[in-house]
Amino acid sequence: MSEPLFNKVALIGIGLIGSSLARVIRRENLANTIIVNTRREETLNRARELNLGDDYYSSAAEAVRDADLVIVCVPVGACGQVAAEIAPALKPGAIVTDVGSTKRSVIQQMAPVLPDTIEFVPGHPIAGTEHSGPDAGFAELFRNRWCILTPIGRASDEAVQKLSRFWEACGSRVDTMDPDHHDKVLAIVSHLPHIIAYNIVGTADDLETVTQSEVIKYSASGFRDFTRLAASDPTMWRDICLHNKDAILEMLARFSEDLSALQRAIRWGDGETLFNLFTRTRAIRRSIIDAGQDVAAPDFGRQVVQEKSAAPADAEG
Ligand SMILES: NC(=O)C1=CN([C@@H]2O[C@H](COP(=O)(O)OP(=O)(O)OC[C@H]3O[C@@H](n4cnc5c(N)ncnc54)[C@H](O)[C@@H]3O)[C@@H](O)[C@H]2O)C=CC1
Ligand SMILES: O=C(O)C(=O)Cc1ccc(O)cc1
Repeated sequence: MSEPLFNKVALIGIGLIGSSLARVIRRENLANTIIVNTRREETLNRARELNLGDDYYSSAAEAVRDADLVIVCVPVGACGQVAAEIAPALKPGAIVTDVGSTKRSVIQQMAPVLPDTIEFVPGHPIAGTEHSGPDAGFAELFRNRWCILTPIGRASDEAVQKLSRFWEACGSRVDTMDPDHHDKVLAIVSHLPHIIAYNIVGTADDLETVTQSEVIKYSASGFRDFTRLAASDPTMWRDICLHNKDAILEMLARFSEDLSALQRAIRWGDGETLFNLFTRTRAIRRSIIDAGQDVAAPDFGRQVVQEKSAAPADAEG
């Protein structure tokens, strides 16, 4: 077996993403030692029960001591506080990265606090589910998914390359991107769909004519897909909304305009406009499937991964 990429990896936050990383790091032998940190004793104990790491600390500063790679896996609103806590304890030359769903705000919170000796490379795995906490993670989460790195010119090329190799070893494809561009792209492909889901499920819940039981009873199709997204972690999504405010508001404005046009087409019986739009959007769905990107639903994703890993070409040895 080849040498691990890192000697000591510290995971700050051990929810869905942190615990998925712990599992894949262990499975792929990417580090000699995995350090787990989270604030709450209860979560730390659960991580211990699940045997996610080698050592466990409730202090983030203690957790990062001597670590070569520190991965911050907390809600984006907590990244600045974590950076301030770990800054004095970091080993010079260590790579510090994060997994936050927004990038400009995480950079603004973390970069000024981290010492110049630190290789700071912000990141975002485009892989997740509506579940949270240490029990929710699984080692295959990142397989065949993109991980976007948004280096800001203060890390060496070697550090960026090493982190890319790490994500590739977790099963991901890696892209680098400007942080503001990242925030705009993610606003439309991830943040808006979640906001729309929260809104439609909230509207259905508020409708006096649709009783709770009818919402549940008849939620077999489209509405059900929205309820999955709308079950996502409230703290995480509150933070995303507050920390990618400008890009989300810009996309929401575009969305509202387009929705008004759709509303007008329905009101005036403009079937041609409706048909043309629905034809265009159907082609997008098909191109996503053709590109092999249709693994968003977690259980379906796991099933695909299992089927694939049973195939000889994907065997891990
Ligand atoms: N859930 C998802 O589908 C995805 C999430 N992300 C990003 O990954 C990060 C983590 O998300 P999840 O693992 O899903 O969340 P989670 O809720 O499952 O876990 C969050 C972890 O952070 C800890 N934590 C919370 N507040 C903290 C604070 N103030 N200080 C220190 N620790 C704190 C919690 O105890 C927990 O261990 C977030 O920034 C999120 O935007 C990125 C890709 C996908
Ligand atoms: O569960 C889903 O469908 C997701 O879209 C998961 C997700 C949530 C947040 C991210 O930043 C990336 C992926």
